[in-house]
Amino acid sequence: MDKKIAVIGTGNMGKAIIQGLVSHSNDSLNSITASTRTDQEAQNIQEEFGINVFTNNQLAAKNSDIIILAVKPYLLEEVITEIIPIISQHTLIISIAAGFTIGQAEELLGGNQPFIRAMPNLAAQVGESMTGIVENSSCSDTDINDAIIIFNAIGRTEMVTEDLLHAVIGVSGSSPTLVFMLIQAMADSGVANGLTREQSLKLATQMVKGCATYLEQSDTHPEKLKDNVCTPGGTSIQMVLEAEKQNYRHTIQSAIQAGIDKSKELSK
Ligand SMILES: NC(=O)C1=CN([C@@H]2O[C@H](COP(=O)(O)OP(=O)(O)OC[C@H]3O[C@@H](n4cnc5c(N)ncnc54)[C@H](OP(=O)(O)O)[C@@H]3O)[C@@H](O)[C@H]2O)C=CC1
Ligand SMILES: O=C(O)[C@@H]1CCC=N1
Repeated sequence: MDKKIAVIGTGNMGKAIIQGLVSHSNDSLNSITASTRTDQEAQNIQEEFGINVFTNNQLAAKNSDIIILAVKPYLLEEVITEIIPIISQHTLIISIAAGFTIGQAEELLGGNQPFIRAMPNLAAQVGESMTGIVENSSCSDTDINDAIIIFNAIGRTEMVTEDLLHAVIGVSGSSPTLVFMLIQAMADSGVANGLTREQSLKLATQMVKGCATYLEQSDTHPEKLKDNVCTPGGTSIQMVLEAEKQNYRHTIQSAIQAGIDKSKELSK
């Protein structure tokens, strides 16, 4: 992609996006810039990725074709207001913040500015994000395509409508929390039964990774795969019965619904 891209904010997500862009870029790294809050972090990112990093958002974003906002949601209004003087009417602005709507962005930027909301997840750190993408009506096909290329560089993408972005946050944006908690809980059980913490985490992590890969590659319904694990009269079906008794699926669904409800509340 022959575009100048600026990433504002170099924390968990900004850094992962830079990593993806740098590793997928055939162009000069001069086309990627970033900004962050402290001189020390700017120096760290500059050294790690070989790109220009500023502590001034206007300097980083100046002359950019695409600006990716990767700051915490409460800073978005401030950062957008800061960059408005240096963007053109064609600059594509992308936000990855939860709860910051296209309507809120258009109030600040005006309705004619191309604006995209994207919802990636923390697996972007290893190029395995799942990112939901929604565009405003001022985006061209090229803008949408550019966003898809950017987020494909950190994993996979799915175009959705804005009303469905709440569900995306619940199912793939915030849910890494539940998976990490699941792995931690499983590892605790292993430790309680004599495995070392290291062994137990290794077992649980590889199991989750293997199941995700198998599910994806087998093209089989997860319920069928669950049944395939269960030997009649064996250990697995006992775990299934106990999990059902403890409302295992409902617990997960309630947790995800709480995230979706919070996303809706934040978007009001
Ligand atoms: N974490 C996640 O799993 C996901 C997060 N998101 C969204 O991504 C966004 C960023 O989250 P995350 O990466 O976790 O947050 P982080 O706190 O890790 O990163 C934010 C970065 O912005 C920097 N920063 C702070 N103030 C400014 C400023 N005024 N100008 C430029 N940079 C600044 C911070 O520096 P410093 O640390 O020095 O303050 C930090 O490097 C949020 O809006 C969140 O909703 C979306 C999907 C998943
Ligand atoms: O917790 C949050 O609000 C952000 C959005 C998705 C993941 N983290």
